[in-house]
Amino acid sequence: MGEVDPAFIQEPEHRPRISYIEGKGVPLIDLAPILSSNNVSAIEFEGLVKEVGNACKDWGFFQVINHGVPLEKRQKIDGASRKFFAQSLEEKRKVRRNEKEVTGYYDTEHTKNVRDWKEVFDFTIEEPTIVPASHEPDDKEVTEWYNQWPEHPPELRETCQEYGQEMVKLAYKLLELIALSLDLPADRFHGFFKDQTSSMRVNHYPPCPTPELALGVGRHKDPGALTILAQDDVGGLEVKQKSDGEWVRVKPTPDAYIINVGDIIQVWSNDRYESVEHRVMVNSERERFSLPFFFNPAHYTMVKPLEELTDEQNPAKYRAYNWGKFITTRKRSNFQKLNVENIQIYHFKISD
Ligand SMILES: O=C(O)CCC(=O)C(=O)O
Ligand SMILES: [Fe+2]
Repeated sequence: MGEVDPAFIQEPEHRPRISYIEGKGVPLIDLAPILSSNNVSAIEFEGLVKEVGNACKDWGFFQVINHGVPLEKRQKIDGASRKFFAQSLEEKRKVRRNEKEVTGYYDTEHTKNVRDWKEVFDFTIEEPTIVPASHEPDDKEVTEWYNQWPEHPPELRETCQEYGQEMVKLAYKLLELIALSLDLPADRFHGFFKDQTSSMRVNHYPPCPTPELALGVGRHKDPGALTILAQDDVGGLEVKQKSDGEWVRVKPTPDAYIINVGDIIQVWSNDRYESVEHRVMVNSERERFSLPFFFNPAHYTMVKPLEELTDEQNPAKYRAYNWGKFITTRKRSNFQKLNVENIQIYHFKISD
């Protein structure tokens, strides 16, 4: 094995520490009170809403158990994606993502201009997904994104689609709890997701000969509303702890999901809940798989602080921005190793 391609090497200040802190802190929340078959007391339910609110405020991240997603569906997508990634590069590249086809297989993603030590398979929940045809602000034309499904393994398509529907169901439940925790009606956010642009990714992080120099995914915040992540038992996800800025590892918990607030909830809540930076460490021995679901609104959504959460004492901290233009701008920069940062919500911040 020769030297690692310099494209993967992080600047010294962003390299991971091989001895890591395992965060006990990321809250673990039991969603049993909202499983439909349960007869839940008002006090129990309010306790859950408070727990979710505190986790969003203090961490931006939490894990959930008793979430209602059948384990069998998770095992199926896990099995099918392992088979997909085990194929030759040539086979995988038959469904390769490019400037036109934004879904499918991809192994050269850069986060903050450094290459990630991973390969991914992306698909959208809605087929087709409607988005702006270009990032140009005045161009009103829209286009359709279709998924690229591989021939092998043939079951990948159905297992992905079924699993995606489970994620959507869980995402609505979580969004209701988040709305209630902000003293809003439970369905306050639902309308934004009518023509959702949600997507899923299967991440495969192969063993890396130099885990001290590279990252599986460089530090970033998720741009959408909410992320629901399944990770396997290898571990590697690190969250930047709000209290002191330390990177802490999210301990793998069997059959749990990791939830994090994305940039859109940060803006909707006018910074009451913040989207938190995270990254993924790799290791030299074991490959790792993870499955993030990104819950994203319709492309025509103008994202701005909710009126109910702003007033004279607490004025809106962001100007409205168009979600579709935001993501098409992001997709575009993914294909160029630019030496500038890509579009971020703070670009819409109102200075006071
Ligand atoms: O693999 C992980 O644990 C997290 C991946 C992630 O943050 C992402 O794909 O946005
Ligand atoms: Fe992420």
